[in-house]
Amino acid sequence: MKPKVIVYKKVDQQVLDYIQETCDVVYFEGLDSQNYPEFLQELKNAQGILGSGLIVDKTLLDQAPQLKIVCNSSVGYDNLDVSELSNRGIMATNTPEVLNETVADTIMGLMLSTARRMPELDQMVKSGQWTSNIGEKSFGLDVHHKVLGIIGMGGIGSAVSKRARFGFGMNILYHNRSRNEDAEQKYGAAYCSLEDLLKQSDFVCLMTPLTPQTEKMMGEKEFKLMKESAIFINCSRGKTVDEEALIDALKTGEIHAAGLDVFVQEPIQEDNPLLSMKNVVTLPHIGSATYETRLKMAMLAATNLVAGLQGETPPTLIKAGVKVK
Ligand SMILES: NC(=O)C1=CN([C@@H]2O[C@H](COP(=O)(O)OP(=O)(O)OC[C@H]3O[C@@H](n4cnc5c(N)ncnc54)[C@H](O)[C@@H]3O)[C@@H](O)[C@H]2O)C=CC1
Ligand SMILES: O=C(O)C(=O)CO
Repeated sequence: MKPKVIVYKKVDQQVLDYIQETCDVVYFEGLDSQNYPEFLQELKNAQGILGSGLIVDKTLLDQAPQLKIVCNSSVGYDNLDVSELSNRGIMATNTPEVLNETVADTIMGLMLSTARRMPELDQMVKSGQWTSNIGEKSFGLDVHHKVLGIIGMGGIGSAVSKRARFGFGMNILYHNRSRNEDAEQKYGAAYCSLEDLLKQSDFVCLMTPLTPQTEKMMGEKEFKLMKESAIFINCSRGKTVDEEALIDALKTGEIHAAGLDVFVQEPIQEDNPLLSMKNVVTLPHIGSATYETRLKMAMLAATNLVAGLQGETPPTLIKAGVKVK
């Protein structure tokens, strides 16, 4: 008998076909309050689940006695209680590397659109406010040849460095848990303390995973250290930032602008002050959201699922505890 698995996220038909060769698939195109009871019912005898964002903790696992593998279709796995999974002998996998270049494109887009005020100027043109003497009203800040500080120089940070260094002639500073010699050699990235990075950078890009150590790692003190002309970019997780402190820093002019793909609450609440700030560019958590990359991520997640259930080591198995780089 084929093992039963649940796919709880919309995936391409070819991904479903591949899983169905060896598994019985229960398919939810997404989970919401309506179908969640049905999902829990199916979970009782499921051996694998594939999707992204679902909180997989003790409470959920208590309702999944047959579970052998949990496959995230995302590189971030802060939704998984990895030690609880490991205590129960359940494998967990994520999708590193395949999205690096796409997320790096998004980050460059956020840097450019924030520094050059593209969404705001787009609105100005479309609402008929393009006058012949528009002048300084349309000015922004240069991106090229500025200093870019990357906090979290992993796969995505390195792909951003490549673009920034060779495409834009930027100088790269970085702060990481440990030295990344590859990024130093290839992109001339210079390792420094968080404090020095914040003081010296024109763009600060946060790209760490969300862990107990990185939660609110950008707070009041950190924003105060940044230049008044600096732009803050966050494409990691909303909770790596103290959002109240970010709002204050933007309001008081402690920092110049922010480009954000992620928020403490997603979807963002309508009354969040960030939504009414002209110097903030917001995106709906679409860092990796291209057809090509989302397909690669789902296919890698499916490969992990099938391998794990066939007794092989999944290609991108998360080691118990936090991955050390
Ligand atoms: N907005 C979006 O759509 C996306 C968001 N992400 C987020 O970006 C994160 C990073 O992704 P990757 O670059 O692929 O991961 P990665 O694991 O390759 O790189 C993360 C880097 O952060 C460093 N780091 C961890 N804790 C740190 C700390 N306390 N201080 C300084 N550095 C620390 C690690 O040493 C590592 O070099 C993911 O975990 C995910 O949360 C990833 C993809 C898309
Ligand atoms: O991969 C991740 O961690 C995301 O946030 C979505 O690509």
